[in-house]
Amino acid sequence: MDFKAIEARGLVLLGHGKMGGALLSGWLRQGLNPQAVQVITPHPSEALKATGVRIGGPVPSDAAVAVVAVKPQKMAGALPQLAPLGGGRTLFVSVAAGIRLAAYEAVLGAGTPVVRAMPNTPAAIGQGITPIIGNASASEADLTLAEGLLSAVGQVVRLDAESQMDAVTAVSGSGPAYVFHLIETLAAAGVAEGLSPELALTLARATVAGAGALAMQSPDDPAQLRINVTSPGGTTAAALAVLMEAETGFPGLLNRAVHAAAERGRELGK
Ligand SMILES: NC(=O)C1=CN([C@@H]2O[C@H](COP(=O)(O)OP(=O)(O)OC[C@H]3O[C@@H](n4cnc5c(N)ncnc54)[C@H](O)[C@@H]3O)[C@@H](O)[C@H]2O)C=CC1
Ligand SMILES: O=C(O)[C@@H]1CCC=N1
Repeated sequence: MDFKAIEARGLVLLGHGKMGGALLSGWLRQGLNPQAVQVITPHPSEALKATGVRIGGPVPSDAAVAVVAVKPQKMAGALPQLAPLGGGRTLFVSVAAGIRLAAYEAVLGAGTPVVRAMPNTPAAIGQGITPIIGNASASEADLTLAEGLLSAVGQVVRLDAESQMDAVTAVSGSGPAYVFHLIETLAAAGVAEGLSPELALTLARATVAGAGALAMQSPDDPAQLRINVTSPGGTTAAALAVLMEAETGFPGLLNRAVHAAAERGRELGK
């Protein structure tokens, strides 16, 4: 992305935790000038200080963008710090799960352009995916700016309606954790079959990474890629008989997990 428009007026980042940190790493890696970034976070880490961004201090009154990356439960205490930027000049981009556009408007003023975005932690290496949705005050130019900022750290998808946000949060926002747990449990299963923990983890990590890359690059859909691995009467078929069982296998398990995540998003928004 060309960060010039943002660098001219500045970017404020509220909350430098796992997600704010992943986004900031991605932007700095893509060439955003650290001096154009002001981070507001209670306990700045040494790693943050080493980036050369501005930490704390008065909020620049004319920032181009304010990125909100605090926990939903901390929002009521944290967001009012940015209220002076509300009203129209500054585009707000919030990554918080659950919190509705109307809640930002209530604190920042109805005319404030707000974009809800749901990135995921692969943003830290430029491989995130971020669905976005704007409020009525967010212009096409605002959406393009948010899209540019987030596409610096991966793909961006525009949603049709805010009501899709809890489901996308449950699929791609939380999704990396499901995949990391798959790596952990695949490795543990390898250990149970007699492999050393190191070898099992090496195999599990490379298998998930390789399969993910193939799923992105191949013209075949995931179902065909699965079939390509599965010799009739072979080892994969034996495993898939367990994994594809409707209730106890992946289908039932992931349905229940994704539903639980989406429901939690709905609760956080209340
Ligand atoms: N971790 C993830 O994979 C993703 C997280 N999110 C969203 O990102 C947001 C942050 O989540 P995480 O980074 O995981 O949490 P975190 O706890 O790692 O980071 C939150 C940060 O906010 C700071 N903070 C707390 N009170 C503050 C205040 N009053 N003013 C300024 N900063 C304050 C904390 O010190 C911390 O650095 C949440 O709303 C979450 O829903 C969205 C997508 C993915
Ligand atoms: O766990 C959470 O609530 C956040 C939102 C998506 C990923 N992490």
